Amino acid sequence: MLSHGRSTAPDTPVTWVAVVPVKPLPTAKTRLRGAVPEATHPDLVLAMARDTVAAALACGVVAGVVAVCDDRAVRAELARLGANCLPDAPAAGLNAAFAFGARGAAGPVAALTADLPALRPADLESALVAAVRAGGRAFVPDLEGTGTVLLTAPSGAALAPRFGPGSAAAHLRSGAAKLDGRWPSLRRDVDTAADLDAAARLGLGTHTGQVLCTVA
Ligand SMILES: Nc1nc2c(ncn2[C@@H]2O[C@H](COP(=O)(O)OP(=O)(O)OP(=O)(O)O)[C@@H](O)[C@H]2O)c(=O)[nH]1
Ligand SMILES: C=C(OP(=O)(O)O)C(=O)O
Repeated sequence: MLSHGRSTAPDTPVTWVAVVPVKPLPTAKTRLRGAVPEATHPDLVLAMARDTVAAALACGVVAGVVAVCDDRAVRAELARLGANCLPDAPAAGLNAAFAFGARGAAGPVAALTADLPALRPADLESALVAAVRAGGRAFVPDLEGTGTVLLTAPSGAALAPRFGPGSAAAHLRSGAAKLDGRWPSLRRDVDTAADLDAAARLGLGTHTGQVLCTVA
C-alpha cells in the first residue's frame, strides 16, 4: 500500500484543477463485478475513487479537485479528503459530468477518471508538465491505448471531453495532443479484475489496499 506525500516541483506553478466524476456506486464499474464479493463492490469502487482523489490532491501542481457525483455518501467521503464536491446536475453521462465540473475552473483543467487506484502524484505531475509543454488540449491514453485516463485543457479553453469507448482516437480527432510518457500508475485504469491485479502489482493506494485486505 502506498501513502502519498505531496509531490514538489519548486519551479512549477500550482494551478491545475482536477475534475473527477464518479458514478453512483450501485451502478458503477460493472465490468469489475466479481473481483470482490458482491457486497464489497461498492466499497471497492469508492476506495478507488478515494485513492484517485487523494493522489490528485497530493500532486504538487494541482490546486484543487472537483468531484462530480450524484451519490451524497460518496460526496461526503471525497469532501473529507479535501475535494470540492458537486452533484451531477446534468445527469447526462460521463462527458456532461466532466464538462460540468470543469465549468468556470480557475486554472487549467485536468479531467481524470476515478478508477486509478495506483495513481502516484509524481506520474500525474509529470504528465501535467508535459501537457503544459504541448500547449493546447492534450490527453494521456490508458495502458491498452484505446481509452483515456487524463484529458487536459489550458485555462479558459473548452475541455470538449470525448470519453467513452475508443476515446483515445476520439480525443486525437478532436485536436488534442497525445502525450506519450510512461506514467504507469496514471495509465493503469481499472475496468476488470485483471486490471485490479495489475494495479496491485504497481502498488495500490491505501483505501483500495484496505478493502482488498478485508476480503483476502
Ligand atoms: N458523474 C459521473 N461519473 C461517471 C459517469 N459514467 C462514468 N463515470 C465515472 O467515470 C469513470 C470512467 O468510467 P467507466 O470506467 O466507463 O465507469 P463505469 O461506467 O462505472 O464502468 P462500467 O460499468 O464497467 O462500464 C469512472 O470513474 C466512473 O465512475 C456518469 O454518468 N456520471
Ligand atoms: C470512459 C473511459 O474509460 P473506460 O476505459 O474505463 O471505459 C475512456 O477510456 O474514455
